[in-house]
Amino acid sequence: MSKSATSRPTHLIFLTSNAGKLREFQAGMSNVPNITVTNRADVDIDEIQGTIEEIAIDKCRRAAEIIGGPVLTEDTALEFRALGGLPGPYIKYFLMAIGHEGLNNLLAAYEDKTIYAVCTFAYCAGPGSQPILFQGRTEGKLVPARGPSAFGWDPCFEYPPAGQTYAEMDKEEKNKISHRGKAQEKLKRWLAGEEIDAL
Ligand SMILES: O=c1nc[nH]c2c1ncn2[C@H]1C[C@H](O)[C@@H](COP(=O)(O)OP(=O)(O)OP(=O)(O)O)O1
Ligand SMILES: [Mg+2]
Repeated sequence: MSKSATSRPTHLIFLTSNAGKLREFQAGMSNVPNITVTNRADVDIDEIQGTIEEIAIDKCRRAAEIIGGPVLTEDTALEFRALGGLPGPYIKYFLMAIGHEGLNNLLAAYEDKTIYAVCTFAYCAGPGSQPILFQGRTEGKLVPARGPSAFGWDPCFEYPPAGQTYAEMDKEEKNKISHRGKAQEKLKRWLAGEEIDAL
């Protein structure tokens, strides 16, 4: 189904338990007229294994069934190029298990510290509807933690053009170039009525 076939919502229920995601999303939506956002953090949805897109679609479809209406979800992956893209969508569990230092140790044997942050928003119009995806991707370098530990792996993600980690960057600057900022721009264009065919 083409993305334009779904009518545009004016209210978004963003289902996420992650305060950092919600904060950045709300900041990015603050200048958008006619769209209101509320959060639901009380619904826990198990995430399947698979590709980033399969996980995002499955989670959003089940979220719409549980909520019984339109819903927005988001999945964030962190791909290590030297590891063929892993941990990818499983980064949450790696981060919880081994922390910032452990993530760096994973790449100790490799010269290549290139990583990609990938954000995938999924919007589902209601139970039985096919979710549509909006994705953003930013290349970085995995580094020993620098800056405040306020949000996930931000201290270990260096954005080379700035020479700073996400954690060291001004929040607005991060949003301008981040995986989430880029995905959110696509979502915003779609909400404004544009046709967005590419993921
Ligand atoms: O911009 C970011 N900067 C640093 N860390 C980040 C960022 N965005 C997500 N993260 C972390 C949170 C979690 O450890 C993992 C994604 O896991 P992910 O399943 O997508 O998020 P979650 O379970 O915390 O929230 P949700 O309820 O929306 O599924 O990467
Ligand atoms: Mg999750």
